[in-house]
Amino acid sequence: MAVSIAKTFSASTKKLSTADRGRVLDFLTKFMDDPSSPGLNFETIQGAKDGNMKSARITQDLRTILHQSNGMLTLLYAGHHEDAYRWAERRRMENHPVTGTLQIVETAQAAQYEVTEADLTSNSTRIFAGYENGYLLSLGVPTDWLTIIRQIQNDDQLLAVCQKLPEEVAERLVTLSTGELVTPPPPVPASAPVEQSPDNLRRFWIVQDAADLASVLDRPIEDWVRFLHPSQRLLVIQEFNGPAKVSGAAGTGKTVVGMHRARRLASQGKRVLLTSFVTTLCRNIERNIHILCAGTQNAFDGSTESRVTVSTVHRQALALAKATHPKLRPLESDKIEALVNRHHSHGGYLFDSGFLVTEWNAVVEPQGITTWEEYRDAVRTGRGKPLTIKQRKECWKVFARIWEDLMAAYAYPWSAICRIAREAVESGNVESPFDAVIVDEVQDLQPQELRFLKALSAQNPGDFMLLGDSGQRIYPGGFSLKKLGIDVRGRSHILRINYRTTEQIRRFADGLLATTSNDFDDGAEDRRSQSLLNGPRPTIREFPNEAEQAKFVLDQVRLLLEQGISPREIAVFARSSNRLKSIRDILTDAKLEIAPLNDEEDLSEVRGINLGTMHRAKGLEFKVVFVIDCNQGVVPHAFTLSKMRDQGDYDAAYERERQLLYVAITRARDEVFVTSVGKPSEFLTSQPGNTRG
Ligand SMILES: Nc1ncnc2c1ncn2[C@@H]1O[C@H](COP(=O)(O)OP(=O)(O)OP(=O)(O)O)[C@@H](O)[C@H]1O
Repeated sequence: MAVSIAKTFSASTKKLSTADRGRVLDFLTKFMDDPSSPGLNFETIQGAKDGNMKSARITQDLRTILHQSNGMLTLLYAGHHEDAYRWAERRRMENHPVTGTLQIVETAQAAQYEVTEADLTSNSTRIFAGYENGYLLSLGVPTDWLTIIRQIQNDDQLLAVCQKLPEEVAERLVTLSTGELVTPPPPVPASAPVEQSPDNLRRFWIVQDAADLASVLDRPIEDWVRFLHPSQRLLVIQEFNGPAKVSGAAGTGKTVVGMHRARRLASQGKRVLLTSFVTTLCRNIERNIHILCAGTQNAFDGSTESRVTVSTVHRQALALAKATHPKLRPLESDKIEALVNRHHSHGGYLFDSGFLVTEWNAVVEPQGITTWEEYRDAVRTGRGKPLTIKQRKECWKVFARIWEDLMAAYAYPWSAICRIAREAVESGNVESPFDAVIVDEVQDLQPQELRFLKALSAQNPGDFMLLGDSGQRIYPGGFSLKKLGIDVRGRSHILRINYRTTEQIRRFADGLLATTSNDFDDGAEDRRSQSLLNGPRPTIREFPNEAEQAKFVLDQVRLLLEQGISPREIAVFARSSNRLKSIRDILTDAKLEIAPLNDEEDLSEVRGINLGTMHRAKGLEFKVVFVIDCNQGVVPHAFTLSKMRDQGDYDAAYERERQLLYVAITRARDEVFVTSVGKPSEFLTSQPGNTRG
């Protein structure tokens, strides 16, 4: 008999204690040995609406709920006796009469309270009143939910009802509610194998054999490992005939797509580089790749995992550049200011040294410019003040001397290292160690870094994938893929479902940004997304002084710990590390363990409450996040902005500050607290995006 595990089962086991989870897993092992063993004792559930719903006894108190039909056994739920029976009584598993997909449906009656009597009699507009029942059914709405859905009047009701509906139906209704027309999915015959429908594959995981199940027993099943949204799955399996781009707001599963695609390509025997700018993110990805690839083999020589290299762009570039320039070493980033000051007297007298430092950092360094001709012709997009040729010549007098110093010391900026590495690969002096390159957080890369990565994947342009969100750009720079010769036309995809944060946090965070963002090609794209997760609204608090803010954080942390939330699931972020001092002190005095976020730390080893700057937040996630000191003068950071010498630089830096706050807030899965001492940040008081998103 075929066996499948439903996503609801994996969710239910996460709520059990470790000991009970162990008992469930023991049961599963026996079950897998012989699913039809009479010793397992399946019982019909009295009062269940679905006659095929059965329970199996694990211990005196623990039960598993299964569904048995058409030669298939599906594990649906595991829990304590009462919970398990109540869960089963309210649900049925059936093929939808129109779409044919296999749905686990909560009976509409059980959730009727979501739309109250007062709502039913109110005169305000009902979101789905204008749609025919036939159309709603073709979207997969379960028949007994039609009446309730037609009554929904606002987003909060919709979100509450969506918690009860099959995911694909919830997503279609939410999209429909924004005014977009949703095309019904092609129906699948009820007799078709379960895996034939993409909607089934996000709910059910077909266990192939005992070994397959053993891999689940060894470690907890993370949903992202097994259940992909169809749009994610497509990006994982699709064969592209050139570079592909995947964008999407925070938490829409871009990194998950990158990891699954890396595994797939590696299992075909390809050598894959999965890369990003940020060291902490690479460490996280490396750990997750280990989980994802466990036990899987590639087509050639053993483990899939061994074919995936997770590493920062700079690390790879340095290794390859050293092959042709063995003495080369990276230049410390703070050295340029001193070099500009040293050579300022030789030219550039038309400008102050601050302007020249910014010109180097925004134009010369990112574009990898090393000659006068390149600087003369350089595009200076985003710089406010246009320069004449004469003015450029003056600047170049300083830059040329800086280059002489750097070359003499073999100290190269990262852009130059990337350029040398690329030239080594392009000239054939060094062979690319990779067949496929997948780039996460692409928004923070510079042109030379991207050109290097493109060269690495030049043999297989279809295996070059870029994932990112320009709304999360927090480092200076910017690029146009087209101008770098990376043509993603016809291969650009936007992910829309947020899997990380609750809808309440998503709305609040998206309110900080505009609803469109740069598409990495000098155009704009719609970055709206939607979460189907429900939770408390973000807490925004203003305090008269730091001590009261710190006391508030301590009180909240204590409450969270009492609720059983692990300290490592909590993070406190501030604009700069000195702003964290009061929190560090108060938590330490209260004998709570803290863990500073830094590049060296392996987050899986962390036991304490995470403390870090907003920049460190990038790519991470926590159950609860505090963003403190979100005051005027701090966010946006007045000191950083004061260093900007022209309007273009100032505007870009201002937007990065806004995006930094967005990044910090969107690290929260369930709850976020944003606090300020004195007047709150202007980003909190004036939100350009609409809250609906
Ligand atoms: N198909 C899925 N099913 C369940 N969970 C998912 C799925 N896809 C992603 N997630 C979860 O959603 C969260 C966000 O995913 P991910 O980190 O890939 O998003 P992202 O778009 O890269 O986010 P960011 O841009 O903020 O870094 C993670 O906890 C991930 O495990």
